[in-house]
Amino acid sequence: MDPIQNEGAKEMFEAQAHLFKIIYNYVSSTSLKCAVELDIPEVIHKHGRPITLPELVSALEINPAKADGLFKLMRLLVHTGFFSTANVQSAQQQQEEAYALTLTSKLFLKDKPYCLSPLVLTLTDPVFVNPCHFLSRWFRDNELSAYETANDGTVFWDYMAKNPDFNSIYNQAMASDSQLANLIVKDCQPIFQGLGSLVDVGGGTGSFARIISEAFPGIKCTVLDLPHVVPKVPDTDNLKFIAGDMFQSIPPADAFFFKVSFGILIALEILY
Ligand SMILES: C[S@@+](CC[C@H](N)C(=O)[O-])C[C@H]1O[C@@H](n2cnc3c(N)ncnc32)[C@H](O)[C@@H]1O
Repeated sequence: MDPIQNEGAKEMFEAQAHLFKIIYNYVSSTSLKCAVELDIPEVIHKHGRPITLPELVSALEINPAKADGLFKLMRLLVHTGFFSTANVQSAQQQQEEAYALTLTSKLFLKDKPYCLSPLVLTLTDPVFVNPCHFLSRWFRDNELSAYETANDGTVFWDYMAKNPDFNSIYNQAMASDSQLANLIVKDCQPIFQGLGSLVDVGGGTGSFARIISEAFPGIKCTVLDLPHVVPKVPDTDNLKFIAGDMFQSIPPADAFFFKVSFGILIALEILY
């Protein structure tokens, strides 16, 4: 018996639309990447008020013949909630649609320490996306991650060590993600109270440990990360860096801190 013979045409088309939504999910993230590469959030911000399509075409200095493509990109980014629309009055006193920033696109303004552009550019880079195409092969082989399946057994962190440019933008991405912690660390006093020392294991360039060391000067913070990641900066009274491998040894401390974002954690477990 046909398992869907009792469904109506409406339900069938809804199911197909649902499927297309899943298939084209990558268009949302790659459109976001395009907006970040073109610097659209910053351009709208500098414009000082919602920006019309012709104003945006001119400010971005793109090929004017591609204005319709920009309209479609912006429509998608409004649909996903990255930008919003507002009405502005044109020189001819007519109402025109214009694009404005949302809280999400404000996270990409350049003068903010939490500017998330490196995060988007890193996580949408082929280095990160390519292993996703090898997942089914990874389920059948013996590699530890899909990255290794896709790259003839190369370990992700070894690739990072040999590619300083990508390593640098990846570290900036992690650091920008950590900057948002500034908003909440002071409210977490009970968690840190009484600690004399803390090691941030895999703490990257120390952005999170720096926030903790400034919020709680009584805690001696140590950042442990791989040699190609830890910055060459002098130790301060309560913040120091150690280059090493956490699987070899972790310095003693009252507390150990492991931070990865939830999405990255799932990806790290399988993909990299
Ligand atoms: C997902 S990042 C998280 C960085 C930082 N904790 C944050 O949240 O911004 C994982 C970090 O673990 C580090 N790492 C990976 N393997 C490591 C190892 N064996 N020993 C020490 N650090 C390691 C990487 O270099 C990277 O900085």
